[in-house]
Amino acid sequence: MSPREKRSARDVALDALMQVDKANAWSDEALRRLIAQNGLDSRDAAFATRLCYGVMQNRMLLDYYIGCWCAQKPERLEPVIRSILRIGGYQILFMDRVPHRAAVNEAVEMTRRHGRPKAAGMVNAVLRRFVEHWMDMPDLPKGSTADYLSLQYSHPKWLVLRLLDLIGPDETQEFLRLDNDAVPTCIQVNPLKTTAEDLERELRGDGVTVEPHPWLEGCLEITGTGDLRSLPAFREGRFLVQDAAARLAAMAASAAPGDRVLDVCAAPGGKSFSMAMDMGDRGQILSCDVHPYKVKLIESGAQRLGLTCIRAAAADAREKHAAWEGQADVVMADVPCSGLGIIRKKPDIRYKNPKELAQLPLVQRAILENASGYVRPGGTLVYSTCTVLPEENEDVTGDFLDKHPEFEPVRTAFPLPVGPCPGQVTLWPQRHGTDGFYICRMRRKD
Ligand SMILES: C[S@@+](CC[C@H](N)C(=O)[O-])C[C@H]1O[C@@H](n2cnc3c(N)ncnc32)[C@H](O)[C@@H]1O
Repeated sequence: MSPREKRSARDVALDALMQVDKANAWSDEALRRLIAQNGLDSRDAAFATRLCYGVMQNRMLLDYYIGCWCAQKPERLEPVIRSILRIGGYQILFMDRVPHRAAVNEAVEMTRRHGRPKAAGMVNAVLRRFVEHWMDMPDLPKGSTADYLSLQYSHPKWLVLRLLDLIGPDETQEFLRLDNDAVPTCIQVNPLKTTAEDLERELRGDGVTVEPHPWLEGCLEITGTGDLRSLPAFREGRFLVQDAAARLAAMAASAAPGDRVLDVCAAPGGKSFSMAMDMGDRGQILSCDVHPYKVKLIESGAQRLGLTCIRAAAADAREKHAAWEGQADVVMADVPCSGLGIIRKKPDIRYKNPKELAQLPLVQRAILENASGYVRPGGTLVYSTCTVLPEENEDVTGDFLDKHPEFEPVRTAFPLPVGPCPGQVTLWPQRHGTDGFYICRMRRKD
């Protein structure tokens, strides 16, 4: 296919999936780039996104069915053919509104357009089996609970085993199911520019489906936005995209007007922005990130939201800055983590190599250790992650508190259904309707 030819939504989904397969790209970033490059309208962009995310969310299950009807094992198929089969199979099994005939024919055409005319017959034959059997797909192999859940919800077995160990079979199944479900986008109203009522009215007027967040004041849940960044309310900074869990982490910091705040792992800036709003944009927030290119993200976000109390800088949170010692009223350490709590937003995270994740606690411990030195006596230290694994969460803060008697956990009264927590809390999608998240609030004794 010539690079100048305009791509359809299915072609864009295929290109994005190929970039994930071949170049280890993140599907959301690849999609965003390709949708813009190909000028897809909002309907086609939504279709391409659904196809790409849907395949990522159901990849293991789709491959199992492809393997039932294809002479070659899916992992031995040419990547482009495998992705075309996955896209076709996903539409047949999961998308009510796509006629089966269209799913098959488009897949066959795509195979030809990608210069693989000889494979077109095989693609046609395999997808026709999907169509014949879509109401009674082959049974999944008999195996352990972990084997079954892993295949049914397309999560690697190591992760399913960890979840089973942490929360038992019923909650694990619900957690996995929710990872593959559509989630409304949670937004925080920017009180410096509007009110929840006015923003709700404005968004409705722009065709967005909007509801107040069921339990978090100052937040709304929106769906049907298309590209959210094209909304005037977004462009003019009247809201911030922020999951309820992330908002709670910012609330735990209890930043007040006039405070000096240090956010040591700040990009793209969500928690800094949320704290700045709590401070009425009065005081100072220094928002740092190790990657210099991410500093611009913080700056442009603050500018969009009209927040002037934020200054962004590149800094490694493991390295000591003598000038900051004991200076901050609040230190936020929202550390890099495995991200297993946000698979429902970034489906590819489930396929990360667990060996790479094993290194994270070392970094997290080093950041917490160093960042704690910046808290003034009586000041607040918040440690948070978007994961649910104890080795990145309570094991890190527990060891830190054992080693640092000058810090103590602080009880926090979060709104229900989270409720009061004795210093730390793990949030779960199946319990709280939030991302999976961990928050620990500590105080440096006077
Ligand atoms: C979980 S994200 C932070 C999200 C951010 N707090 C927000 O609310 O938008 C973790 C961030 O830590 C940064 N990071 C990773 N290692 C770091 C280090 N050694 N020092 C500072 N930042 C680091 C990553 O670049 C990433 O942007």
